[in-house]
Amino acid sequence: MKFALNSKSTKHMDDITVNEIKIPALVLMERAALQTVERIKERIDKSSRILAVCGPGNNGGDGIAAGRILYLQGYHVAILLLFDEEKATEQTKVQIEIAKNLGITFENSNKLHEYNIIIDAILGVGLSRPVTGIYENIIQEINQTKNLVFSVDIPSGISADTGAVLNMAVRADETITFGVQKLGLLLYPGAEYAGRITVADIGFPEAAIQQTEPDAFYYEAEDLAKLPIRCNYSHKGTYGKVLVIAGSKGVSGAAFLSAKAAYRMGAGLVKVLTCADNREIIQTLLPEALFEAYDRNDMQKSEQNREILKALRWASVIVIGPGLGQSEKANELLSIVINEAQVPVIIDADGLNILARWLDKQSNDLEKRLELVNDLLADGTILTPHLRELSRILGEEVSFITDNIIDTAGRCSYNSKLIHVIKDARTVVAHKNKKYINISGNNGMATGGSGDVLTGMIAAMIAQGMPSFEAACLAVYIHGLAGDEACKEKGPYSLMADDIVEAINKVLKN
Ligand SMILES: NC(=O)C1=CN([C@@H]2O[C@H](COP(=O)(O)OP(=O)(O)OC[C@H]3O[C@@H](n4cnc5c(N)ncnc54)[C@H](O)[C@@H]3O)[C@@H](O)[C@H]2O)[C@@H](O)CC1
Ligand SMILES: Nc1ncnc2c1ncn2[C@@H]1O[C@H](COP(=O)(O)OP(=O)(O)O)[C@@H](O)[C@H]1O
Ligand SMILES: [K+]
Repeated sequence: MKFALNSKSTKHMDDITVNEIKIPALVLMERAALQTVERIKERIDKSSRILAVCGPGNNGGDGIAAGRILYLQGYHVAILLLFDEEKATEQTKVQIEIAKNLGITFENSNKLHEYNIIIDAILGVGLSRPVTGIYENIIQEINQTKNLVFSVDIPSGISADTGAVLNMAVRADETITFGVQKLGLLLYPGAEYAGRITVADIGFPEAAIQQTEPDAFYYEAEDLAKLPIRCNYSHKGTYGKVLVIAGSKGVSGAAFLSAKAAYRMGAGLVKVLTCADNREIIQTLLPEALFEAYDRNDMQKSEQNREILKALRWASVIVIGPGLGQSEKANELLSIVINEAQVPVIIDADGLNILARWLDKQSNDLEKRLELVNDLLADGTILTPHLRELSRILGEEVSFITDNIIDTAGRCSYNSKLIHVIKDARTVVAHKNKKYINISGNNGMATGGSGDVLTGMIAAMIAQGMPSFEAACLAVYIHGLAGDEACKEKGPYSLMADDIVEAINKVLKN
């Protein structure tokens, strides 16, 4: 597990390091520059012509120092300052003076075409407003050249808080970020602008890191060790019972994908509760699943409801929504689950759309709607909306969420007992003040049914005994890894949801 910070927290960590622990800012700057140089040297040679393009803040100071180190090692380096020297920070002024004393060339106009390597040290985490004027122009020019671009700390113009482009941003080949990962490098579009990212250790002391509350965390391969253990002395009951309430007339795929994914993820038993018409297809495609119909015409309504209740009591975790439709029956099923379930519930797809319609009848106000959902659902209920579904729940435009997905996740979860899995190219899972950002997966997964697969996978993790929030984070991570495995084989164009299910084993067996 690794942590990520926004700009405010990064400054807080810097402050403790410099002002309380008293490590001089110039020492940190030197180490940041050395790390930047290490990365750059992996991709250049002595014939390279390097231009460090620098802003007035400490980001610019890092760039000047990196340029100076390369110059002293015999590389061809020049520095372009985009500001009036008086306006530089104290540390950056020192860097300018050193570079001048050494006789390094300072360019006084843009001659980007005379260079093939750019060090982008224009703006770092101190970016506070949209990029305009000469900054905008030079960034545009950098992006138009074919030069290899190394961004210092973060591509200039990317918000460290949201990953948004603040009007104009550098498209880097590599980004060397210091100490701790930044939210803006994990979230799109920042993640794409950054190119390959290295988190470089520049000696922030553990004490400073400990005193800084992380804004989010993310998983890497080592976190697969969090998978629930399977012991030899066990049976199918040991690994839990997943009830998938999904599908409707003419819609069976979602139920199939969800149920199969739950089995591939290790659930002991999976039961599909769907419309009677789906019996043959589900039993043919997935004979391992138990089957139950929610609309049998050989039963009175009360008898049918008793059967549904029996299924709820049988389950150790319940999925409701994929392909369920928004019929009267679907509404009724969701009410029964909300009122009667005594185990964790995952609400997805049409389950969420139905919830949104209930909310529409009660309030247009975002906070009120969040309060209503929170009151309606049991502690620890998991909601797995994609952006459109979340926009319906919140009663806001999709752009309201995409402008600041972390902030929205925070608003949804801060005062809530629910777990929100906000699905996107970088899915965010939020519970209370904890936020997970997922970095696995690829654009081949933007295909019908991949969300249904995820729902089944989360259910299987809960069925095997994981707490709901941890189960959701780990399932989201593995879902992306399985998508990456599937993509290796099928490629991003041809990848289909079932390929993700079929690749789960490649992630889990190692
Ligand atoms: N303080 C520390 O301990 C360390 C800081 N480091 C570097 O310092 C950076 C942060 O430095 P600063 O806080 O000085 O901030 P930056 O260097 O990121 O930029 C801040 C400057 O840019 C201006 N600015 C902000 N948005 C602008 C816009 N849209 N257009 C034009 N000007 C704009 C601000 O007014 C300010 O003058 C980090 O990203 C990192 O590169 C590193 O040296 C490592 C240690
Ligand atoms: N570009 C992408 N990169 C990574 N993951 C993606 C991308 N596009 C979609 N996904 C993942 O695929 C799933 C899509 O879910 P959803 O939209 O609910 O699909 P469906 O409703 O068709 O099942 C989510 O888990 C999402 O995170
Ligand atoms: K930068």
